[in-house]
Amino acid sequence: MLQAACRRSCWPVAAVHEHPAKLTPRQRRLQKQRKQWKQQKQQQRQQQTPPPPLPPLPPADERRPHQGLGTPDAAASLQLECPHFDSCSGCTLDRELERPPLLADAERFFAEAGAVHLKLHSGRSQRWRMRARLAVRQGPCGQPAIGLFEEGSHSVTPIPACTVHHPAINEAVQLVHEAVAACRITPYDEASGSGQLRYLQLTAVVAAPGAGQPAAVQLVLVWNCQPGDSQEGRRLQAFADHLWRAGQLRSDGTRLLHSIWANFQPERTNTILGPDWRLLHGEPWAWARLGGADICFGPGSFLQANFEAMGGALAAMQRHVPVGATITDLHAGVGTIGLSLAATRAPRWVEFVEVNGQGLPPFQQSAARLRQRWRLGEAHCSCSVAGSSEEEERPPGSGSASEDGSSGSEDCPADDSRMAPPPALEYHVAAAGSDPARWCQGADVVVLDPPRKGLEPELLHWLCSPAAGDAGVHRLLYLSCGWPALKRDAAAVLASGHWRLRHAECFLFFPGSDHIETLTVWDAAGSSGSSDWSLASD
Ligand SMILES: C[S@@+](CC[C@H](N)C(=O)[O-])C[C@H]1O[C@@H](n2cnc3c(N)ncnc32)[C@H](O)[C@@H]1O
Repeated sequence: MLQAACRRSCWPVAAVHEHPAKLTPRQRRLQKQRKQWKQQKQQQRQQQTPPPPLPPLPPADERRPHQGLGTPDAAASLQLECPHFDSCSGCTLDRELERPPLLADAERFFAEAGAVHLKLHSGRSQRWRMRARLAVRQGPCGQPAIGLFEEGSHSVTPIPACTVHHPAINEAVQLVHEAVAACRITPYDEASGSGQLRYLQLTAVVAAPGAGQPAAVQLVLVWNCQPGDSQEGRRLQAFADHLWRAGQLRSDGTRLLHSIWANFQPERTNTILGPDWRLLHGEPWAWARLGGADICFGPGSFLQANFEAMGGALAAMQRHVPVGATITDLHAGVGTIGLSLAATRAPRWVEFVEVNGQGLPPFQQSAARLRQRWRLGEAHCSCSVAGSSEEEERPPGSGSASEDGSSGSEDCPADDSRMAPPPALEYHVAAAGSDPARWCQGADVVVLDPPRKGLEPELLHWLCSPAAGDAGVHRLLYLSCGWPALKRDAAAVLASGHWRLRHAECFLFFPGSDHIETLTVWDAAGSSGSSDWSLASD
């Protein structure tokens, strides 16, 4: 199930290529394009006259004061400045990151569809990746190599100074690298199926809800054995014990590791994660503050890698949901979008639908936390600014995005809503297309956030029929991570005549890649467009 979920997930958590040996024709075409692209960039660079040497600079996004997500100004071009760009298969763009080539097609599409000028919001170009998956293999000199596969091979390019990783991730990679040598752990070898450590998944997390900046890493060791193998289990535990001790030794006294998990993957497959997990050290749950809500996640939960950009998208969605609305979140994962709307728009109820049952336990943690915050908020009757932690509430008017990218006071629900009862939250483990009429009945707003392949045919068919209007749905918020699929789905929705495109904007979720995350807002063609429904900032 989990494997299936990972394959479905919207975008590779990091560019570990799962099938380097068996590429589909499309993958081969993409690979060729990417190679040509890199060659072009290299040629352009070589043709440029080398500039006079300058003193070393701090990372690019420290020079460009970070003010949360914004539309890029024409003069400032976002750059990666990554020392691994030429050798690493991860990023395809190293400059003008705010103009991924895909954007031009999206602009054309929305101009033709009659939407307002398509804005693209970008945040920091470096240190944005909060979750990475890296392969562990034997390097050429017998040293372990931790990084990304070279294109079309199982050779790993180490990327210790990757500039898009959160620094804690690079720190943890260094720690594992040293520990692999110290504990004589053998990296996995595809040819023989032997070796122990196959991959790492590293997620930068805060120590506890509301605790501030990400500080520690939830580390997953993907191990090449059955979960019941006691001999390997002992070796794995000894390795984790070593890491846990070493991970306590940061010079500022803080702990580098939040937790260590094992994931067991004994199959000779390119699928990264196996179905079985074991907590070896630390806390079972990790938390992120996203869009005004505390979101709990486990190592197997879907999680957007760019918290800042996701915070921006959540803030945008909040602007299109009237206070007190009823909401269905149809591709809920651990509930990030619905919980963010529950925390900031005082809805009467939110229904969550998610096909992967792994989302439910962390969702229950977040829902309990939200209810607790709701009670506290009522007790203090304070203006809980969307996106701030209880410790750091910001005054009204300071509406810029916070570190997690979440919105400021402009998104605060009206004061009356604070006295409303907490929203009813219900989570269904089911496919969205299995019974859309049931999930969406009575929902004012339906949130769609499907995987890269777009909406399942049954759901798209239902949305394009009069049934969605009959169910009372006024508005669709469609957040898409797959531009080709969105283009197809949007064309079908437009052609149905049941929806009008009200708004579209894009977010740079993966600076360094030709990727855009697109939010479209659709209103039922027959809806009156009363003032409550005119919240869009378009
Ligand atoms: C792009 S992720 C979004 C998750 C969540 N909205 C978030 O922001 O974290 C897409 C989610 O849709 C789920 N999914 C895939 N197919 C689905 C389906 N047919 N019905 C419901 N959920 C589905 C995936 O398991 C995944 O959790």
